[in-house]
Amino acid sequence: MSAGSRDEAESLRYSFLGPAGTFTEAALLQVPGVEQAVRVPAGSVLTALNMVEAGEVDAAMVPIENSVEGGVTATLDAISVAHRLHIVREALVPISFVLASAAPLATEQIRTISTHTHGWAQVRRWAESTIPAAEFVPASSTAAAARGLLEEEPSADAAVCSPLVAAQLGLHVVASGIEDVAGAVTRFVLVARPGEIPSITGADKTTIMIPLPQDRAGALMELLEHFATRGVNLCRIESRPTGNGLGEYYFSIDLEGHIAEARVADALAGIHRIAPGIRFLGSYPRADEKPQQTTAEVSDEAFTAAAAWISSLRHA
Ligand SMILES: O=C(O)C(=O)C[C@]1(C(=O)O)C=C[C@@H](O)C=C1
Repeated sequence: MSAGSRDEAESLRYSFLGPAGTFTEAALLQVPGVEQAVRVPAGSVLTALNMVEAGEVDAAMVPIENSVEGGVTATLDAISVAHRLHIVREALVPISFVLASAAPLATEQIRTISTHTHGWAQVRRWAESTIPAAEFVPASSTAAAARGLLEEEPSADAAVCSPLVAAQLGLHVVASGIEDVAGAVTRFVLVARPGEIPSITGADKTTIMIPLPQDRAGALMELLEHFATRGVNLCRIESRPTGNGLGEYYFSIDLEGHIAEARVADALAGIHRIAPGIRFLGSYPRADEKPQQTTAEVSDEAFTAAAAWISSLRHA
């Protein structure tokens, strides 16, 4: 999946967690050439991913991780278990929220507040101290919550959404900068059908899913040792239930590096021997472009020299 020429970009189709004005759309707008592509809003992360699998769109932008609230489980589970899709790109979006209403309202008049569950988790302390009586009404996204205020039968008195969507819809801003932790960031991933892996840049991430071997003492430590001994740094590790029964978990892991690097490939091959169900979910450029730091003993040259030495012993 590439957006090389203008013609190619025009024919590309992207789904995203909609409607227009979500933080996810802001993430999608960071993709080069997306202005010429077709953008298809989806009602949920799952719908956006289903569109990719069904071939209705080329790729989907979905949220995966928030610096305050952690992993977006709908996305982690969908790409790890339910779908056979690969991450081809990531995007980071700074998150700030406003409380908006259709007509000017004082905080004392607000009884119900609608937003996305991840949005609510990031303003909960502010809401509890400022409007303790207000009840949370879940919405499929922050932008859907904002739009819900303008319906004939509004879904709530107010919505927690981005300043941009409040302005676009002409909403009244009751309070701004209401996030509990300033400087929060949400990480989004662009997900496509498996194909060509994005080229190595020297500042890459790889995402994998490992079903934890059952009934094996020290299984997690064994897995982690494969990374440690090859100098592979992990930047996210989360356990999620497989859904198959109590106590059955998989690990969702992001690591620094690209599958084209010998140390990364060697670590994954080592893990495959103890967890054959391991799944590769993509190698892609880091959004922050932070260059990869490695030491000489885990460089590609060191792996090539070691393999050549073994070969020389076998063929002497
Ligand atoms: O509701 C939106 O606007 C989204 O894009 C979803 C989402 C999320 O799933 O975390 C994205 C960023 C914010 O952290 C809150 C909600």
